[in-house]
Formats: sequence, structure tokens, C-alpha cells
Amino acid sequence: MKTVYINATFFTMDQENKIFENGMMIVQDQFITYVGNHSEELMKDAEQVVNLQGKWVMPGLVNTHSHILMTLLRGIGDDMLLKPWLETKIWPIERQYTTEIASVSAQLGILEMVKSGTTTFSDMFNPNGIDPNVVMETIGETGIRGAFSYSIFSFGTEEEQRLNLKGAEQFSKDYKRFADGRLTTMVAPHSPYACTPEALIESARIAKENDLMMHIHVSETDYEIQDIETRYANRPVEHLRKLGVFNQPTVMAHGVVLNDEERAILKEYDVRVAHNPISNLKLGSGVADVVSLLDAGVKVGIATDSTASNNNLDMFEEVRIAALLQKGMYKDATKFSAQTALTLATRGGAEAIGMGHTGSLEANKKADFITIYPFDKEHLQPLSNAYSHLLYAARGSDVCDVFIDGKAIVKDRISLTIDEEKVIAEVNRLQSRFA
Ligand SMILES: CSC[C@H]1O[C@@H](n2cnc3c(O)ncnc32)[C@H](O)[C@@H]1O
Ligand SMILES: [Zn+2]
Repeated sequence: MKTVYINATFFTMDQENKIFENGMMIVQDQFITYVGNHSEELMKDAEQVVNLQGKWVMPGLVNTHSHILMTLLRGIGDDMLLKPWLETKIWPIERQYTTEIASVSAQLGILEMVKSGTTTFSDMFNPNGIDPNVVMETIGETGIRGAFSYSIFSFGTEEEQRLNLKGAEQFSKDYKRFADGRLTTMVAPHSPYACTPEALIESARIAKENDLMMHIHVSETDYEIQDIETRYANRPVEHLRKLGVFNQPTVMAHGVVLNDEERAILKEYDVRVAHNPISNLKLGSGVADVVSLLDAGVKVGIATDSTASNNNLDMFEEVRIAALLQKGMYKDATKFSAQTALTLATRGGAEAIGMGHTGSLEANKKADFITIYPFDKEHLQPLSNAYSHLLYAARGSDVCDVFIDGKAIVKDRISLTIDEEKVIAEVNRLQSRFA
């Protein structure tokens, strides 16, 4: 099916950052085939013409690190540091998890993500107590694009740890290409502190044998650095490098506590960083030095982490805070420009998680895009400087329509794939268990 979208401003987020006012985009099935100036000639054999009535169109946002199975835990464990938050709140609750709780959480998380403009995400989940097959079926039905990772923990008996690794390997293989290729997997040891060296080595083996990326929490807090140094006589980055984890393409979530030597290692091994500014602030972990990471040539994406440490999944808010933090930290407003920020939230993030086939509006890329109708929004006036508004003024709730693989997933702020009322009712029925 050839669909032509006309009468809109297209923010391509391509290498040249081209913008087409009153432009045109052509989508053939799942792919963009043209973005540029309006052309009557190119419209000739269109099967469908969509008039976007002056809307702004940009690539869907890319959330490079999330935990959608935790969405039900929003508001639980506020105002706590990471270690007690995990050990006394999150992990005990996750031990009570069921497949139903996980599926409803996933639906709520995806609903929130897509309605705020995220079309691609990379997620890690704690498999405890759940049937991941059911959860993956549910996620597949939503139409979102993403990588999903079954987490590896070195907790429990030897047999439990063996089963956890076996489950992760099976899951990684089974869902490597799922839901028409929209969903894939990564191999996710939780962190250097929750995994033994043996589990980390085994994780890297699974990733290598199945040609998958690794996804792991690293260097999130000062405490983690001291803990790993005490246990292994190396800081986390060197510890993982020595174990061979970085021999596979790796996304490391956080990277708050890094030095120059470590940034050079990340660049050398092409380790990518998922930057979670709000979660890092809320858990009191600190502020990652993203400017230095980018200066060192490290690929960086923006991420929300979970609703238990954020507490929303709005990538517009996330990327704005990311930019403001770097400017404030450096006392230099020229750092982390609007262009840098929006690139990291789209094309840069997609490349960081190995999904370079999305993240910009360009011929041959997947047709993953969002629209914003600015005309009735006070905070998006004046209409000039729209590019600036996308970073400094826009909110997730400004998103009007969402398309993934060329298909409408959200239309006029209504989800077409998720029964919103039902999910919200289910969430509130199940949530009372943890209140
Ligand atoms: C690795 S599976 C997901 C699992 O990780 C835990 N978690 C959530 N947020 C964080 C964070 O910021 N640092 C470390 N661990 C985190 C939680 O148990 C999730 O289910
Ligand atoms: Zn996380």
C-alpha cells in the first residue's frame, strides 16, 4: 500500500537534520520511500493520501532502557537510595509477581509510552514468577517496536541460577525475531553486583552464540564502584572488560560514575550508554557526564528507567531534563544543544540499541513516526521556532497520532491496539496488592 502524507512540517532528524515545511512523506507498506518537498508528480499512483492539516511530524522517540513490567509499581518506594530501594522494596515485591501482574504492567507501560511518542524501546525484565511467553504475546499485540531482555541474576540456589540462565538463553533464542520482526531480544545480566563473574561470562557466551547485544546496569552509584572494587579489585567497567562482556556489542544503562580511562574503554569496545537522567536524580545516584561521553565518541541514548524511579515514561520530559542538566552541570548553555538532545532521543538512541533501521524520517527507514497538532496548544506558540519547542516546550501529551511500521497505533490520542479502559481498570484492581 502506498500512502502519501501531505500538508505537514517534517522534522527528519537525519544526518543533516533536514526540515520540510509543507512537505510530503511517502510510505510504502512498512517503509518510508520519500521525505521532501511536496510533489504532485510523486502523488500520482498513491493508494491513499492523508492530509495532516499542518501538523508537525517527527520520528518516534527511542527509549533505550526501561522496565515496563514494573509500571504497576509507580509510586512505590519513593525517596530511597538505589540499594535499599532494590533490596527492601522492589525485589521483595517482584518475588510476588504473577504473569497477570506482569502482562497488565506491560500494557500500561506501552500505553503510556506510545501515547507520549515512544515507538521503540529496549527493556529488561525480572522473570521471577511469570510466564514470559504470555507477556511477549501481549506485547506483540500492541504494535510497539523493541528489544526485550530476560534478566540474569545470581540469586538463590545453584539450581535456581542454572535455571535462570537456561530460561534467559531459551527466551533470547525464541523471541530473537518476533511479531513480524518488530520485537527482538538482548542478553541482560542485571549488573556486576547482582551477577557472579561466572554468570557474566555465561551471559556473554549466550550473546555471542546467538549474535545478540548485551544490556546491563553499570556504574550507577558510588556505592556500586566501591562494592565491585572491594569484591574484585577493579572498578565495574574494568571488571566487565576483563570478563569479556564488552566483546559483544553492549548497552550499559546509567554510566553515572565514570572516569576518563573508563570512557576510553567504552569507546574502544563500542559500548553504548543508556542515559537515565530522571531516575538517576530521583534515586540520588547523581548526574552522568554525557558531554564527556559524547566527546569521547561513545554512543548515547536517552531512557526513562521504570515508573518506580522516574515516575513516568515521557521521553519529551526526559530529553529536556537531560539537556538542562548538562548545561547546568557545565555552567555552559552551549552544551548539549537542542539538536544533540533530539538526535539522542531518536536516531542516536536507535543506533545505540542496534536498531538503526528506525529513528529518522528517511527513505528506506521503517515508517515509525509521530504527529503533533500545535495550533491549539498555548505552550507551543508562537509556531515559529518549532524545533526549539520540540525540546524545550513539548510534552508527551502533545502527541496526536503514532505510526509504527507504517500502521496507526494511536489516532487522535486514542490507542488502536490496547483497550485503555480495561487496562486501567485491571491495573487498579491488581495494584491494591502492593499499596
Ligand atoms: C534487570 S531486570 C529488571 C530489574 O532491574 C531492577 N531495576 C530496576 N531499575 C533499576 C535500576 O535503576 N538499577 C538497578 N536495578 C534496577 C528491577 O528489579 C527490575 O525488575
Ligand atoms: Zn534499569
